[in-house]
Amino acid sequence: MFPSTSDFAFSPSSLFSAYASLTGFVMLFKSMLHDFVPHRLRLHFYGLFDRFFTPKSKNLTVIIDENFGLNRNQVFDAAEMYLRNKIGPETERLRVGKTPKQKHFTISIEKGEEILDSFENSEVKWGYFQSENEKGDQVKRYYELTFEKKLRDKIMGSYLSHVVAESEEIKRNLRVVKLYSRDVYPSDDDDGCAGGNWGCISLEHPSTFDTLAMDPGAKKKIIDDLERFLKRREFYKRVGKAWKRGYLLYGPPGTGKSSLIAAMANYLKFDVFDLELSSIYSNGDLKRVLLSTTNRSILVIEDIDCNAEVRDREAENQESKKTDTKVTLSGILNFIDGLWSSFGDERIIVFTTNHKDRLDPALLRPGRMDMHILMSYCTGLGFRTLVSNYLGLDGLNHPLCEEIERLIDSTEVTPAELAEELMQDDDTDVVLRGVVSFVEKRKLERSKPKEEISKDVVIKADNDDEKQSGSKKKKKAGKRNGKGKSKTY
Ligand SMILES: Nc1ncnc2c1ncn2[C@@H]1O[C@H](COP(=O)(O)OP(=O)(O)OP(=O)(O)O)[C@@H](O)[C@H]1O
Ligand SMILES: [Mg+2]
Repeated sequence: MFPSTSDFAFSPSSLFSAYASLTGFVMLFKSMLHDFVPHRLRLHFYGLFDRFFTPKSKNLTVIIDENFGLNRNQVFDAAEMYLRNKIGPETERLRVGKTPKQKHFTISIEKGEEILDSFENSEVKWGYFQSENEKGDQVKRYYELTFEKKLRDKIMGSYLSHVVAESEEIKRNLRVVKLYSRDVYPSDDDDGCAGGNWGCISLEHPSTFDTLAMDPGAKKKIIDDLERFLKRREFYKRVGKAWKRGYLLYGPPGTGKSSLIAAMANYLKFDVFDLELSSIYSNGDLKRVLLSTTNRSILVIEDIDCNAEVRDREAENQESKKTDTKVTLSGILNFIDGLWSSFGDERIIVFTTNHKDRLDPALLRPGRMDMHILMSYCTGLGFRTLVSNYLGLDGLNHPLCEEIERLIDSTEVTPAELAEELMQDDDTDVVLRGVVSFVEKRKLERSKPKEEISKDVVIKADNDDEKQSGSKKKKKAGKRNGKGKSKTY
């Protein structure tokens, strides 16, 4: 006969005594285990115990420690950077910090906080933890990444790669671009400077492609070229070429050559190495200096025509017979063709000149500089960009702008000259009337009509006809424009 239900009625006292005896049994069992079973076997036993008595979870949790062996764990650093942009409204405690040299605040989640993220329709949960020793000192920092077990391949493969790639992109965008110069004395507290014999400062040039006054088509060509260059790691590897690109910027003073270099650096987040050839004493020195530049950088040699040895190889031959202590054109060319083509990644080299026609043809030969870019007098469209930069005005909305654009299109004025005019007064009408009289005066001075080619265009190195007429134009422009040299990063 089965016992009746009343036989199973538990009184509180019987429940309590049952609990007490079970606890007693567990304690006795544990202490027996401790006393009689060897350590290793004990751990195995605990593991089995956990396996049987812990409910099965459909989730998997991955621990991402701050350190990986003796090194830092790249996945931890990537997660820290990536999660900054994922902090949602549900987060209750954050950490914020900033060093004196940092431009932006660094925000991260406090321990115990969680962040939810989704990737290709799959949900994951991140948690940040710190373990502490008995004294309360922090001994380990780690993230826990939790997701459904069935997503294991996807999360451990493509999601983590996505986290690392995104974090690289965020890092690039936050990065302060550096200007390296041999004139800056290298110092120990240079934050993020590569060292070597270059000193560096932050490049805080505000020039961007948006603020650059030039023909929109030419601007787009340059941006597209840079984009293509960035994406072609595999291409360069496949064809066995060094991942580098050379640009020659030429045009009269004040037309934006240095501004374009700053815009390129800000766009790519590449550091700029500004090489003053006059500070180099020999080709050996040149090699040493150039070898200490870093990847993802733009090497700039401004006013290359101003260096007598560079522009005249005849003279160079004579000179080299006399002395071996000069940097020569062949030194530079050897570097571009030899050393330059065999080391480093993601490198850009830029030469600037006011007088392209004075350069040795060897420097202009196709294959040396990938793109020749003429920066010339301002166009009506370029003026629109300046008006928007300096007056915060859509050029089309002001009655005087149309007239100015027409005037500019038939006159030789540089963006630098117009920029100066646009800063003359706070009153927009006064400023624009000033621009009209400035441009009209210039037009009278230079009554000779200019050739079509003088507008901003991008000329490929292998287009000889265009190169020729551009050079002639520059020669004339150089003679007419007496503006002195100045570094304007
Ligand atoms: N195309 C442009 N777009 C916007 N601003 C310009 C442009 N060109 C010149 N400027 C203005 O004029 C200043 C001088 O220009 P920049 O130094 O870039 O000319 P440059 O061509 O390098 O001259 P140089 O041949 O003398 O080195 C810039 O700081 C900027 O304010
Ligand atoms: Mg310049």
